[in-house]
Amino acid sequence: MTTQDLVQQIRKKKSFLCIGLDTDLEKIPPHLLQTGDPIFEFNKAIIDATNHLCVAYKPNTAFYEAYGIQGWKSLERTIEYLNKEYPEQFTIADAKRGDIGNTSTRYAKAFFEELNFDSITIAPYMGKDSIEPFLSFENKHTILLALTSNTGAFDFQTKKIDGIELYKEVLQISKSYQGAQKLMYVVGATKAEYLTEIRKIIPENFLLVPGVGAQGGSLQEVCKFGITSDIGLLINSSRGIIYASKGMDFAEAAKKKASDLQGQMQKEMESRDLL
Ligand SMILES: O=C(O)c1cc(=O)[nH]c(=O)n1[C@@H]1O[C@H](COP(=O)(O)O)[C@@H](O)[C@H]1O
Repeated sequence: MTTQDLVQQIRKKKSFLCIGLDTDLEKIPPHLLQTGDPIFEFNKAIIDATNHLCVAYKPNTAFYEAYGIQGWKSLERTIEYLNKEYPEQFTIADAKRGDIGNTSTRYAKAFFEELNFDSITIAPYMGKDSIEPFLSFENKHTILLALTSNTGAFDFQTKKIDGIELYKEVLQISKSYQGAQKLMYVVGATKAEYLTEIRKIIPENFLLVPGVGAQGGSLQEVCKFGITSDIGLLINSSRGIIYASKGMDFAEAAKKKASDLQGQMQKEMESRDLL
């Protein structure tokens, strides 16, 4: 999917919501455990109930890898289902990969070609030759961790080297990489006050913003400092949406939570004349 297609979907749906499919067998409604593939059945029900309210889905691969081959099969079925039934959705493999060049190429093939995700999250610290292999794939996007939502972000990312914070170096240096127009960046919603500085370095790039809901970040603050004329934001919520209920009504409850966030997003766009 191209960035233009994504922007078009955002305007059409009046939403820049990304729903995180962090599917945990211990948290899904117990009645699903009797089905042959509970993870997929859960995801399918959530996707069917919420797709008109969001523009992206982000399965975090840890939740699938934790269940071995069966978990990986559920991930495969989920992305196949999304690509077949809802091809307008932007898909994010939240895998946080990145390695020496030839290994990164294999990761890129696995997620972009074999699974056919639109994008993948990447840890930037092995540098240019670990990231450029991902950028060589047409119409695929690479989402670099810049300033993450967790408290550990302050251990390294905000430390200064020669007077400049490391996360700013990640943003600045990655702009020179071959294929940099396909870069997006992760900035945690809990770090909204940093967005003014971040937008000075990358005024246009899309940001994946996790951390609203369960982690306490504010959608309004993120918009205040981070929204662009083409929106430029994908705001993720995982637990806050998908685990809204543990009962038979779980998909309906997820829809309500997603609808609430979509409504807030529409307000933010309308108040800035962005629709
Ligand atoms: O790359 C991510 O998506 C990510 C980066 C970050 O800084 N913080 C963060 O929470 N995430 C992911 O975003 C999701 C957040 O989930 P909730 O807190 O349940 O909404 C999880 O899948 C995290 O792994």
